Amino acid sequence: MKLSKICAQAGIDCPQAGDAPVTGFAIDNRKVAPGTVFGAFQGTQVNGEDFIPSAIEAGAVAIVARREATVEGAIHIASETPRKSFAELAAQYFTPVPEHIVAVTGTNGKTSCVEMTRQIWRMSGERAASIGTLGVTTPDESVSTGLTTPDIVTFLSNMSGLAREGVTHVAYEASSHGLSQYRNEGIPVEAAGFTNFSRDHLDYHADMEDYFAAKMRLFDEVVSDDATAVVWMGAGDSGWNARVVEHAQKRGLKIMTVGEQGEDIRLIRREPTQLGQSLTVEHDGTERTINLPLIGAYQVSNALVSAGLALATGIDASRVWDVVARVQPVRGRLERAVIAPSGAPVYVDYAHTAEALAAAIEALHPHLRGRLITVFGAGGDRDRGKRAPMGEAAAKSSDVVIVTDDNPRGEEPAEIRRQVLEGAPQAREVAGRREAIHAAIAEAGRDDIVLVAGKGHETGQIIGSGENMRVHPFDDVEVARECAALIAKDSTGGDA
Ligand SMILES: CC(=O)N[C@H]1[C@@H](OP(=O)(O)OP(=O)(O)OC[C@H]2O[C@@H](n3ccc(=O)[nH]c3=O)[C@H](O)[C@@H]2O)O[C@H](CO)[C@@H](O)[C@@H]1O[C@H](C)C(=O)N[C@@H](C)C(=O)N[C@H](CCC(=O)O)C(=O)O
Ligand SMILES: Nc1ncnc2c1ncn2[C@@H]1O[C@H](COP(=O)(O)OP(=O)(O)OP(=O)(O)O)[C@@H](O)[C@H]1O
Ligand SMILES: N[C@H](CCC[C@H](N)C(=O)O)C(=O)O
Ligand SMILES: [Mg+2]
Repeated sequence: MKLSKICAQAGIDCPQAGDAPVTGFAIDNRKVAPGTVFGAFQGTQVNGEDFIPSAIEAGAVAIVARREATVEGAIHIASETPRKSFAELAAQYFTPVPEHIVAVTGTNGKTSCVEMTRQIWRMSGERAASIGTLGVTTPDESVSTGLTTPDIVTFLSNMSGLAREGVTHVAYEASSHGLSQYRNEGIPVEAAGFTNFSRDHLDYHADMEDYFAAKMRLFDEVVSDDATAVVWMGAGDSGWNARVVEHAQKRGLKIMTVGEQGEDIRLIRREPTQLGQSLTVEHDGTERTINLPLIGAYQVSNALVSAGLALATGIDASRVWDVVARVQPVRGRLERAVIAPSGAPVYVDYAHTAEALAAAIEALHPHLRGRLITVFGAGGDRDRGKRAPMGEAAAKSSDVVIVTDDNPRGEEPAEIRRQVLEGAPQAREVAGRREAIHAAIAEAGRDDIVLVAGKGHETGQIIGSGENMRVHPFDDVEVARECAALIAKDSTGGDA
């Protein structure tokens, strides 16, 4: 494809573009080959502009960078917003993309929604995929990308790769980092879901308004002009959700509100049952009872937002409501890992914010006869201000709290625990996640429930940063099973 054509299609003025053939796009100079367009961005760690000479040496045909950057020996596509321009150009190259693409944003629930939307499409007979924290999941396989929203080149090449494999429906997670770094742009997005908004990532965003503004880019700029905004409107929502509707209105999008306060999909009643929850939902003038095979109010929110997204892509309503009753649990979200030797169930959940911890705990309460024992920690090199509120949330509704480690990364684990304990002064502190999980399961009686929160599906404990970063194999579900087996063995004097 010629550079002049790519620029013209993207609406980017580049008089020098000419007939130069483009063979690919890269944002990392180490991935540049002859004919590549290189995006040189100022990052949080290094300035990508420093790599322009080596990209040109490797054969870069053009460099997308600020006007002030020095580009000698390749075409300089100058832009005030290089990440945005680069995305718009790359999107012309990686085509075609699947016909139906939806995005989900919000502080908690993105992964759950993209997974459930994919399941609803699949059970409705569509070839569907999802992209997010759990990786790229297609009808045939699941591949990890390492980030919730992959970098723009990986994102667009995945999209066109999926289209080549015959995938027609894709749901992707739009993280606030991804949105503010233009990692998901340039493709038609038919619908966007919004789950909820609460404190996270204030190490990266200046304040809550800045964090919210990053998420609002999805509705203000990323989705197509005729897209549908599917917005959760719960009973006790803060004002953020209503503000999302305002953004969608201002952009002229179709609006579908979902929840107890929703107008399009109204949740009238929710009752825990032995295997999940019985829901009464009104949609399009019809009231339906749905037996959702998942526990917890938060999973209802995610299932209904996902149903809304599937409806927005034209799936027949009776089909959608039929298959919602068959959604499978999402890995690491209120996943029952094992039953302890005492009979106490051990749940693993990915709660890593105060609101998520409260939601996970609330989900377990209706099933509780004895005590709730909550084990968790906070990740290193991430928003420190969320640590004490996480402690508070856990302490508020648990009977026993054990504070331990969760991906310390470049920080001192004891100092992270200390900051969490500020919000939960009565909590017990157990260094080492395995030891903490063991202590919780050993302590649990027959009527108790153990909640292990924070790592969900993760399979490693990240220790150290930069050159010293190591990932030690660690899977909460497996460790809970191992600890339960060990405790059973000890209690039978080694005969079990
Ligand atoms: C803070 C953050 O979001 N950083 C991401 C971002 O890095 P950055 O733009 O700051 O990049 P940088 O390392 O300073 O480098 C600047 C530029 O120079 C380039 N470079 C760099 C080195 C080199 O040798 N050559 C070269 O060309 C880089 O490709 C980059 O374009 O872009 C990189 C490339 O896409 C990402 O790998 C990197 O993710 C880091 C590893 C990370 O930990 N990100 C987390 C915080 C994250 O993004 N999380 C979100 C949210 C999850 C959630 O919602 O909870 C996610 O979407 O996963
Ligand atoms: N709708 C919701 N309301 C409140 N809490 C939720 C909701 N959905 C999920 N959670 C909590 O957040 C945790 C993470 O859920 P999920 O992985 O779906 O969110 P996410 O937005 O993808 O997170 P991340 O930002 O890490 O990618 C869950 O394990 C649960 O504790
Ligand atoms: N996407 C989130 C995941 C957090 C998971 C938790 N285990 C932690 O390491 O803090 C982040 O990168 O902030
Ligand atoms: Mg996620």
